[in-house]
Amino acid sequence: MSAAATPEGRVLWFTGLSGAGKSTLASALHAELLAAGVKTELLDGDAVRENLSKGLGFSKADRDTNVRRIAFVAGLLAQHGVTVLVSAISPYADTRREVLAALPNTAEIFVDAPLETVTERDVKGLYLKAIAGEIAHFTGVSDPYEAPTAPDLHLRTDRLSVEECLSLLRPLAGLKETVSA
Ligand SMILES: Nc1ncnc2c1ncn2[C@@H]1O[C@H](COP(=O)(O)OS(=O)(=O)O)[C@@H](OP(=O)(O)O)[C@H]1O
Ligand SMILES: Nc1ncnc2c1ncn2[C@@H]1O[C@H](COP(=O)(O)OP(=O)(O)O)[C@@H](O)[C@H]1O
Repeated sequence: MSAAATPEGRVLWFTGLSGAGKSTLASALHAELLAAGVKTELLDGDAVRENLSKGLGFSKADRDTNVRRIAFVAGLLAQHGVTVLVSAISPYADTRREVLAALPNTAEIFVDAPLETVTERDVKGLYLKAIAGEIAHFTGVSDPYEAPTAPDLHLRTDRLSVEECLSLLRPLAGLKETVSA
C-alpha cells in the first residue's frame, strides 16, 4: 500500500521584543486555524522554556540552542502537514536566517513595537526590573535584538490593532483575510 504524500505545512515565525505582541497574535491565529479545521501547533517561547528548553538561560549560546530546538520540532511537525506558529524573541538575525532556511514554507513575522511601548505595556513586569538592573541580559535593555531587515510581514503593534494585524496574518496562514460574521 502506498501512502499519499502529506503536503508540507507552513511555519510562521513570530520574532520581536518581549511584550511586542507575539503570543497575543500567534495564539489568536492558532485559535482561528483550529476553528477552520487546519492542523496546527503553537510553539510559544514561554511554554518551550518550561519543557523542551528547561534549564536554558539567556546567553547567546542558550538562546541559539533554544531557537534551534524550536526549529527542529517545527520542521518535524511541518513535514506532517501541520501549520506551525512559533513565538520566540529569537533575537539573533544569523540564527533566524539559518533555521528559517532549513524549514519549508516559512514566513518571518516581525512583531514590532518600540522599547517605550513595550516598557509601558510591561506585560510581565520584567522591563522595570531589567531597567533597574535586576535582570541581566534582558532583550532590548541590556541584551541585543537584531531586527529583521526583510521580514515577510512587519507588524507595528503600537500602530495597528490586534484585528488589523490578524487580517494581515491570515493570508500567510492560508486563511481568508477577513472572518465572516
Ligand atoms: N533576559 C531575558 N531576556 C528576554 N526575555 C526574558 C529574559 N528573562 C526572562 N525572559 C522571559 O523569557 C521569554 C523569552 O523567551 P524566548 O524563548 O522567547 O527567548 S529567546 O528566543 O530564546 O531569546 C520572554 O517572554 P515573552 O515576553 O513572551 O517574549 C520573557 O518573559
Ligand atoms: N496590535 C497588537 N498586537 C498584539 N498585541 C497587542 C497589540 N496591541 C496591543 N497589544 C497588547 O500588547 C501586549 C503584548 O503581549 P504579548 O502578546 O504577551 O507579547 P510577547 O508575546 O511578544 O511577549 C498584550 O497586552 C496585547 O493586548
